[in-house]
Amino acid sequence: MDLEKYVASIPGFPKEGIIFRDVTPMLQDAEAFKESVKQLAGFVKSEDVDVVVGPESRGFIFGCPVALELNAGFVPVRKPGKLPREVVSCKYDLEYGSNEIQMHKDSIKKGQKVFIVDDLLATGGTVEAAIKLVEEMGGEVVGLAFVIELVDLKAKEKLESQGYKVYSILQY
Ligand SMILES: O=P(O)(O)OC[C@H]1O[C@H](OP(=O)(O)OP(=O)(O)O)[C@H](O)[C@@H]1O
Ligand SMILES: Nc1ncnc2[nH]cnc12
Repeated sequence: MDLEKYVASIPGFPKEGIIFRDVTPMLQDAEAFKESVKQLAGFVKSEDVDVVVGPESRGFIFGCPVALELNAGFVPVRKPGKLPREVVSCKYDLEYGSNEIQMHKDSIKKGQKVFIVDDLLATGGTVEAAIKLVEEMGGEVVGLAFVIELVDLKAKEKLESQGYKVYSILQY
C-alpha cells in the first residue's frame, strides 16, 4: 500500500517557506491508518517495549494504537500546564523561539523500555526533549519511529550519532 498517497502537502502553511505535511488523509482512510500503525509497530519487537511515549498532539494519534498493537502502555508528552500531578520538564529551541514539554514524574519506571512515536521528525527538537525526560526518569529508549521524516533537516543522522535507532515510513 502506497501510504504517500495519504499525505497532503501544503506549501506556505503555517508560514512562508514551510511545506506542511498533513497526515489527516491517512487517518480518514481505515486501511491506510491501520497500515501506518502496523508499519510503525513493526519497527520493533513487542517484547522489547514496555511503554510507548507520544508527544502532543499528533504523537497521541499514532502512539496509542501502536501501544495497543505492541501490548505496551502509553505515556503522553504534553505541552506545559496540562498535566495535573508532579512533572518533569524540558525546554528546547525551535528555529524561532523556544518550546517546552512535560511528562508526569512517575510515568516511566527505572529500566522500562520506551519506544517513542510521533507523526513527523523535523529538526528533532521535540523528540530530543522527550528522550531527555525519559532518560532522566531511568527509562531506556529502544527506538524512535515517525510516519514522516524531513530528511533535509538531518535530525536522523544527529540522533543516530547519539546511538538511537530512528525509523520512518516516508521520507521527504
Ligand atoms: O522535529 P521537530 O522540529 O521538533 O518537529 C516535529 C514536531 O512538530 C509537530 O508537532 P507540533 O509541535 O507542531 O504540535 P501538534 O502535534 O500539536 O501540531 C510534529 O507533530 C512533531 O511533534
Ligand atoms: N513541515 C511540517 N509539516 C507538518 N508538521 C511539521 N512539524 C514540523 N515541521 C512540520
